[in-house]
Amino acid sequence: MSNIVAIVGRPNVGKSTFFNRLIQRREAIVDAVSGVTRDRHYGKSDWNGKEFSLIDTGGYVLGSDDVFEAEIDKQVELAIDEADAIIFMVDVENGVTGMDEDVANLLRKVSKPVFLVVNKVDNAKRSEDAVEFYSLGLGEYYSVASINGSGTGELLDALVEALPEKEEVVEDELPRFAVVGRPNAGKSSFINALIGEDRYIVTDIAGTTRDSIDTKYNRFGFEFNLVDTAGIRRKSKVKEDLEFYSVMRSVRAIEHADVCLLVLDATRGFDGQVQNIFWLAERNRKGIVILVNKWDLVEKDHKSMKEYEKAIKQQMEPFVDVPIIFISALTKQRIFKAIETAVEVYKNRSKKIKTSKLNDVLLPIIENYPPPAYKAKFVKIKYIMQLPTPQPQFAFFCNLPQYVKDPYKRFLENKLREHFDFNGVPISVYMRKK
Ligand SMILES: Nc1nc2c(ncn2[C@@H]2O[C@H](COP(=O)(O)OP(=O)(O)OP(=O)(O)O)[C@@H](O)[C@H]2O)c(=O)[nH]1
Ligand SMILES: Nc1nc2c(ncn2[C@@H]2O[C@H](COP(=O)(O)OP(=O)(O)OP(=O)(O)O)[C@@H](O)[C@H]2O)c(=O)[nH]1
Repeated sequence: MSNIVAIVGRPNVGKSTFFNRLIQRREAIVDAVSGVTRDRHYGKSDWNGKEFSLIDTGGYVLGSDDVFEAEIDKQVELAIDEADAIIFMVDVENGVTGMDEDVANLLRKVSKPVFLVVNKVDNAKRSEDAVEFYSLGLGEYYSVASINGSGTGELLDALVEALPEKEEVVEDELPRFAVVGRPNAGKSSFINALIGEDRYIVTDIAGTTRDSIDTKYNRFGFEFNLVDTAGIRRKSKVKEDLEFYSVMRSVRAIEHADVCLLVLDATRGFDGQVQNIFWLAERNRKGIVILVNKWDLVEKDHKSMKEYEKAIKQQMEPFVDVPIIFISALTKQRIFKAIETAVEVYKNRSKKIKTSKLNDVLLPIIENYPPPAYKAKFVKIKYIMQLPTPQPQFAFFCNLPQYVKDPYKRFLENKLREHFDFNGVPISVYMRKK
């Protein structure tokens, strides 16, 4: 489980430029298989061997041209509550603005590490201008130019140094299931239905789930830990259905889980916010089960389920090999099935396939349908191995790994899925030099 670093600041100071610089290299690797980049405001980065999650809060402010101060204040307050460290970005081109001062006022009281970062310091003159940011009362600042990366090394040294050590949580061997989804999707109702006691307060007001992480359950003959979307000390001020908020709380739970039970409200569908959480889980290489909740509210005939499923899968491309279960937390319909499926996905995710078996199955397929020649060179895949990682990763050893492009990797992934059950599990395919 890694630390969460939030970038806050008013629009146009260069938050996304900075964000992209930090996650670029890594994302390129992570997304090599799926070939897609999704949520551009959440990513992982590492520095000096320390990994952290980076969130560009600006990306979650709507209509960022004329952002309302109140909106930014809310983002900052949430960042203060949820992040482990905060990067407060300002812009030397514009100098200190009123909005900067407001944000600084909020941040001065914070006990978590706060880094004041003056961006767009591209030349010596600007370097001198930057001193005016001392007036924000946040002490020392870091001068950077996100556009070319200058100054970021020094900042990152200090940042990772200040991040709290996350001791790896004691892993009993039990599967960890996280129940995630938008506010009001029915997460608490689902958990209540599951455990059959009112440990959780369920109300109509969004965001009322109480704190709880890793609670052990033994239900339906399975033992598992439920990871709830914890860290929620919701302030009464922040009542709105903020996407940033649900992303924040999802990040924690997802990183802490093996399998994510993504609960969505059938009457609202697989909308943008649900998709962001979905890709969050996929990018973290977690197992996923989609629970279409409140199915009792949907008028249906014999094809409804199939049609609904098809509509969701269109949004999940190319990662469509994911179970979708239609449930009602209210009537308890199929809630057992939901847990049973999560257990299956957990097993799929921890599955190890013997090298001999992999090669017996895949080499003949590759023989029949080899990677396309590239620059008149032929790629020869010699053998395949599953790597000893917690989630499925496969190395294909060959003479010219750099010549194998994404479409062919996707083909290999599909063949893996066809022959070995990886339902609900993101898998990684790497080409390696033999
Ligand atoms: N000169 C200079 N310009 C920069 C630098 N970093 C970013 N910019 C420019 O500043 C502008 C705003 O950058 P963004 O990264 O979009 O800013 P943002 O804070 O993410 O803005 P929102 O998405 O509106 O919140 C762009 O035109 C960038 O090219 C820098 O180091 N130097
Ligand atoms: N009809 C129907 N209503 C449901 C179902 N599941 C939940 N609800 C209702 O939906 C509302 C929200 O449910 P919660 O369980 O509080 O949702 P949540 O996802 O935990 O919400 P947050 O705490 O905001 O994250 C409540 O009024 C529930 O009674 C269902 O299966 N059918």
